[in-house]
Amino acid sequence: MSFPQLIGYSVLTLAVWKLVQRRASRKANTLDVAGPASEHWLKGNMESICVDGFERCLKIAADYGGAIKIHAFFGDKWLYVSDPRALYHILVKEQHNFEEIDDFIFCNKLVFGAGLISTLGEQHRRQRKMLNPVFSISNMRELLPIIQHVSHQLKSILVSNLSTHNSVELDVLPWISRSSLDCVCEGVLGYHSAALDTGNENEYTEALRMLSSSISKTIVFRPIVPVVVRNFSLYWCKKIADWLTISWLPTQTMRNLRELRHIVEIADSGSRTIFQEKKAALAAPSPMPSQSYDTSGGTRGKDIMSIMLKANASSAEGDRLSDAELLGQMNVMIFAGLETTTAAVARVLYMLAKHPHIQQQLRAEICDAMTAHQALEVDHSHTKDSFGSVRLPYDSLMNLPFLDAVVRETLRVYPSLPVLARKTTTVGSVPLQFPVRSVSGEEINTIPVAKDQIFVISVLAANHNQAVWGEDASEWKPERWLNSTQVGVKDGVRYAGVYSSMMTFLAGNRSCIGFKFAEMEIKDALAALLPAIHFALPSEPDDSGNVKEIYWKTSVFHTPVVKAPAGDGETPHLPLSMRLVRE
Ligand code: HEM
Repeated sequence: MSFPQLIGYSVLTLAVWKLVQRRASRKANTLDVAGPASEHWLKGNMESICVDGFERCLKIAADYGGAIKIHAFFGDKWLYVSDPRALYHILVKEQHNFEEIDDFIFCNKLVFGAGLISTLGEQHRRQRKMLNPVFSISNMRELLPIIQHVSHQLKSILVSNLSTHNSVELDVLPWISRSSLDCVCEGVLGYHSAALDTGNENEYTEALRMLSSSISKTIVFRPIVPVVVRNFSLYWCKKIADWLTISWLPTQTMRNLRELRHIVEIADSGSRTIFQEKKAALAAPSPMPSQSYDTSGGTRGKDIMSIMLKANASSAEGDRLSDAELLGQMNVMIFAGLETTTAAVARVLYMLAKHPHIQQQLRAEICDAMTAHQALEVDHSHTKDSFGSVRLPYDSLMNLPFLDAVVRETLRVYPSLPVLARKTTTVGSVPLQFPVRSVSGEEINTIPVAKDQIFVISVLAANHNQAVWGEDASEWKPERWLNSTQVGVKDGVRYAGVYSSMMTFLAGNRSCIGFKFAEMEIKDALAALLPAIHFALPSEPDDSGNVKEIYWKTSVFHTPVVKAPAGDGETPHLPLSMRLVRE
């Protein structure tokens, strides 16, 4: 073993030791709440909850209520929460006493720099103050043409494979993922990623596409990262990662870490180039000929980064973000907006394929709106895109009642991020809307919590809570949003979510800043695809006589896979049977 590797592994050993010490001290904390028995001496209940745990997450909430003690790694006890008052307390009212956990913040800091998901306290508050207005509705209105261009390119790619009479089975997932990448790159960075133009890949776009899966593959290192980052500068952290992953140890885990390190370098260097070009473009009013990211069509400077740079330049000195912070936002936005939106668009298409009558009703609403919009416009060159399809203006698109209902219901029943984590920064207590049982079986309304207590915020259980959403909470019923203005409110009780009263985009100052962007992107994809394409679940047997059955695996995200024997049950795929819509 070389000297640098010896240092690398010594640091790793020290980090693991410190971690075990911290876990042991937390173990002493009592948490007097009922919950399921531990299922494994090391992993507790974590495997059944985190690995493909959709049903399990809902079952424990149904069995124990809105606050449950679960067994985590190394005997740690976590509080699994979905109670509305508890979530309001943690995420809104007392949010300063409940932070993101160290693993999350420190790993994000290493990967993305000082963006929103890597900062806490005053620094985070200052960043949100600057960024909140950037995601305003008026800015979304300006951004829509960029998104529409991408959606219609997606449509034309799918359409080019189809005919009116025969259905064709196609895996739509890679196309949805590429289209989401183009939406965030063009809409957020103003960078022409052209991910939908296969064969036109570049290193930067590929790195952005791989980032999320590469992070998931290195999850085993997450708990160690805070200990290392706290004790070493960024320079030394990088050096330690290099030493640990020198190729003499050819395990897959080390290869994964090396791959992530490489991807982060490429993403960082690409973002720096775009950032410098943007700053230069802002300083020089006329278009820069060397700019590679402008698809123009009047959309130059309307992307989120350009708006952010302008807002930053004109804000008071004390509020201004540093270049490092601005740069940090770029990778954060791509990461936060890519897999989440891909999962949502994929799920909504799957649900529509499964429910043909709802698909037809939605298609009719979109087509009627397009016809009505076209009838109003004298000059059709403004209403049609380059593929000859009608473009709905922002307000029409966002106010289609059934489209809105389908999108809301999908995001409620299948939130892209089913669980999140927080920890206490001080000793305190968490009040409950609906009482639960203590370990001894007593009814309790408040749970005392120690400092550093970890919480699992169950977005999934909150969105399926029958006490708030009704007995049919777990059913996908878009019409529930049409029949009442009080959806998600029962006896005055509701969740504090920023989007309707669901928790999909969370609540409070750390809620999703991009939710209007995501909503617009999902709706626009449907408005582009449905008038042209009919979607159905696969029905044709393959060469071995097996029909593909899609199953959604839940981990950090929901991912569609094809069940055995037609598929391997692991690789992400969403095969749908498609044909052109008959006039
Ligand atoms: C369906 C799509 C999306 C879902 C379900 C979603 C959900 C969420 C959730 C639950 C959080 C809170 C995470 C936490 O506190 O740990 C979050 C944060 C965030 N999201 Fe989204 N998101 C989506 C799309 C987007 C898009 C398109 C963007 C950017 C264009 C974006 C940018 C962000 C950012 C920057 C944060 C961090 C906010 C902060 O810490 O202040 N998201 N998102």
